[in-house]
Amino acid sequence: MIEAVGLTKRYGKTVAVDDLSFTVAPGRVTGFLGPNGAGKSTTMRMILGLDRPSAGRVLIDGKPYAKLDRPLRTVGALLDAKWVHPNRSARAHLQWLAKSNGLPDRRVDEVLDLVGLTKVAKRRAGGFSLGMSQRLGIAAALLGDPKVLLFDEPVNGLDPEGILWIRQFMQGLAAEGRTVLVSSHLLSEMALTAQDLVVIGRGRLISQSSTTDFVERATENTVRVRSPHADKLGAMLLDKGFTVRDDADGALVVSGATSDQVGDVAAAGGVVLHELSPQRGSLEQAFMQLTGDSVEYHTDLAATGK
Ligand SMILES: Nc1ncnc2c1ncn2[C@@H]1O[C@H](COP(=O)(O)OP(=O)(O)OP(=O)(O)O)[C@@H](O)[C@H]1O
Repeated sequence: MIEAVGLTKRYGKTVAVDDLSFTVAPGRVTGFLGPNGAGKSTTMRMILGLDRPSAGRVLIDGKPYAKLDRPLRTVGALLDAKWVHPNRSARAHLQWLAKSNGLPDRRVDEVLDLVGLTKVAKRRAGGFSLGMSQRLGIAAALLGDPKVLLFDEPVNGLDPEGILWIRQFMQGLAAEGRTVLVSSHLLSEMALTAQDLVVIGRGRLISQSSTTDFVERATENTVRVRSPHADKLGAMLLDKGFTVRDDADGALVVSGATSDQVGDVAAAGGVVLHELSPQRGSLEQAFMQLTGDSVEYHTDLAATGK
């Protein structure tokens, strides 16, 4: 469990994190989202005791990082995967970390196996691909078998296979009852990975909720329906009090109705349907809707004519 209460960080006049309170529950993957400069990295650094809050506090399993008896056994983090000595082998890197943190050597082989790097353990880490470096970073985070894990942009730059592996790996860690907090800019990926979301903008909390609630709150569910008798169907739906608009390809988009209701109206009027599909809002749409005012630098697409 991670608990932030009134967490604040100022750098001179810049308020990077502003009176932020949230909790991250065990047994779930929690996405940490916000526009550029929102304060995600600063918050993660404060959770890990790398930055000192100007006010407020953040606790891991009830204690600030500095008060943890055995930090690496309580919390593991992947912040910068390229943070390895390039000439050290993957195993030597992990052995060095294990030794300097009083962890048993056998744990090195266990974590290498967990992340699928056993076969390349003797190769120098400097020659690793980004995907392999991420796996090595995750192995390092897991060395102390911690209950709390933090991942800062773990899938940046990875190919689809690497992204899928990390997604399933994080979900597996959560299923074991661990607390998993992950920041990412890839919203479609977060929609698939995270059950809960903490969303911040300009250092302040915008929302803390389940991913489903976040999307439902900020977007509209509609039903897309296609029929060779679209005009007749449209009139019937309007008659029932639903809102109907035309889609570019001649389909109708119905608001305020479930797909069952649209299907029932069509059946009652004897109208043939070629498509009936509920349309859910995306995490991207919800994110844009709810963080719009807290983006530091807006691109005015209308002004550039794009
Ligand atoms: N060491 C520092 N000194 C001064 N200002 C800083 C420092 N670190 C961060 N900031 C500022 O604090 C704000 C939050 O930065 P932070 O890196 O935490 O945001 P972020 O959400 O991680 O952004 P991104 O998604 O771009 O990585 C920004 O305005 C940034 O310029």
